[in-house]
Amino acid sequence: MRNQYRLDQKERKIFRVLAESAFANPFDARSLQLMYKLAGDRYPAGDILAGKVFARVTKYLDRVSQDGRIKWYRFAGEDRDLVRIATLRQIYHHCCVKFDDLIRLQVQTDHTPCHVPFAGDILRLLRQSGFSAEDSLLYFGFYYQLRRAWYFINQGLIGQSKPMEKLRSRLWASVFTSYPDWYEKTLWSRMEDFSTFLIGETGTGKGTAAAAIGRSGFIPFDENKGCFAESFTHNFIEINLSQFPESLIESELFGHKKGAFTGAVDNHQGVFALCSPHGSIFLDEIGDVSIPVQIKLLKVLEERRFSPVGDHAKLYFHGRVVTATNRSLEQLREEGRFREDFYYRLCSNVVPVPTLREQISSDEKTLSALLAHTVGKIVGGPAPDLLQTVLEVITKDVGPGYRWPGNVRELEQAVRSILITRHYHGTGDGGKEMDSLSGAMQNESVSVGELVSRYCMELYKRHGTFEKVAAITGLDPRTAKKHIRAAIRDREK
Ligand SMILES: Nc1ncnc2c1ncn2[C@@H]1O[C@H](COP(=O)(O)OP(=O)(O)OP(=O)(O)O)[C@@H](O)[C@H]1O
Repeated sequence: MRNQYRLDQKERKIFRVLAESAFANPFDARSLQLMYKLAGDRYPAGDILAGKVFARVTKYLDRVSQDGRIKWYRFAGEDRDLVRIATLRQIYHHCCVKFDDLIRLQVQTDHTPCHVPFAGDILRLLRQSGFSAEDSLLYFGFYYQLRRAWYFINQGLIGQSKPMEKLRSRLWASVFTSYPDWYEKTLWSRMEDFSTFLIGETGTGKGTAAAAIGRSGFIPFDENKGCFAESFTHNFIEINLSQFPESLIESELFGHKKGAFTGAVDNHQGVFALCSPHGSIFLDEIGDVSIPVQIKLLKVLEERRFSPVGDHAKLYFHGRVVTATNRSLEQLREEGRFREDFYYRLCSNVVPVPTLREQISSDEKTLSALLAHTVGKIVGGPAPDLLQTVLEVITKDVGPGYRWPGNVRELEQAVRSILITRHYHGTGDGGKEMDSLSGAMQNESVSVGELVSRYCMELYKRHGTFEKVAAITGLDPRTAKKHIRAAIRDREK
């Protein structure tokens, strides 16, 4: 059998574009340029563009493979890899829609991995195209991973502003690296060593971004069971470190053994033990943890081993770590509250999450897109009339220059407020309110009750949850809620 087929110069040029496009980060401008080049048309978008590219890929591939008779491995040198990538891309196109349906079904199902009815057909196609049984399974896993990453990064985060596109591009690179050829060769199985550090104001979507990374990890396909090894709904665990008192935090992270301390009436599994082998842990508010906890976390990140409190057993952690903070890292480091070694272990991929005002100032459609999403989420489906009303109230009550200090979370509360009161007057100027509080203290004109209520209210406006206010003030969440209610009553008087 002749094994030295070659592409001619013109074909090689096209197949190089194809290979570059197959590996390009879909959120970078270059990716769209390559798609236009392949489609031979600058105007179509979305599915039409993808369809045109598929048609051209099929045409080129049919030509060079003589309608599938000459497989990729019979080409020589660089051409072999180029035809291989084109073959993989063509098969990928066959299963995109099927994977999208599977993802939607899995989101609605419990944590049991869904049966994949089309797996047999696609695996057969891969094997018939010359891929080994092992590689076919691997590529099938990549296809699913690519669709999940697209689904969670593109659809999970609303808004088309430049800062948001940049964030999506960074999230994609956090999942697949910026060297997809290396990802395909080896890195796909070594991503547990790559952590991501999300920084940004409260309510900007750091948790949503972390979930997109966590749910897009590689999950192998189990051919015997006909499903993927685990459900992506199950492989992302988040823990807000500011919610736990120092005495409980280690137990929440690493677990504890029965009798390890007063109140440890049973064995308890911490998040590191709960995280599945292909999963991720999201450590939110990492800037709030104490130095001793930082030391322990650093040890897990470096050695991957940990022991539950009161136990000598050494457990192994396989997953990935995503961290986030809304505090200024520089300030925490300057104040010695964030260890340098801990920082350097986390700093390889620091991803800034843009504020809502940055997004709105770069793209005026972002506000209405996010409002449409939020209104739809609250009322259970698209509601264009209601959206129009909400937009009018926001324009009238807070105006286009409003700073949205609570970001997207505040926007969601604004919609709820408008649905109830027909108004939204913003959260006021937090800085001024704090100044006025300290002025009232200077003048000795404020009672302790009022002081606590106004302070809690201000924190609530910034952070949006009673738990967060409780964590900052050291109050019990119910007490924090009581103070916030008192502040609202006082304001309405
Ligand atoms: N770009 C976005 N598209 C859609 N929803 C978003 C977006 N950004 C944030 N949200 C929504 O805003 C709310 C707050 O987001 P999230 O909890 O991820 O913010 P955060 O930055 O982690 O906040 P914090 O620092 O207070 O923990 C969530 O309901 C989330 O779904």
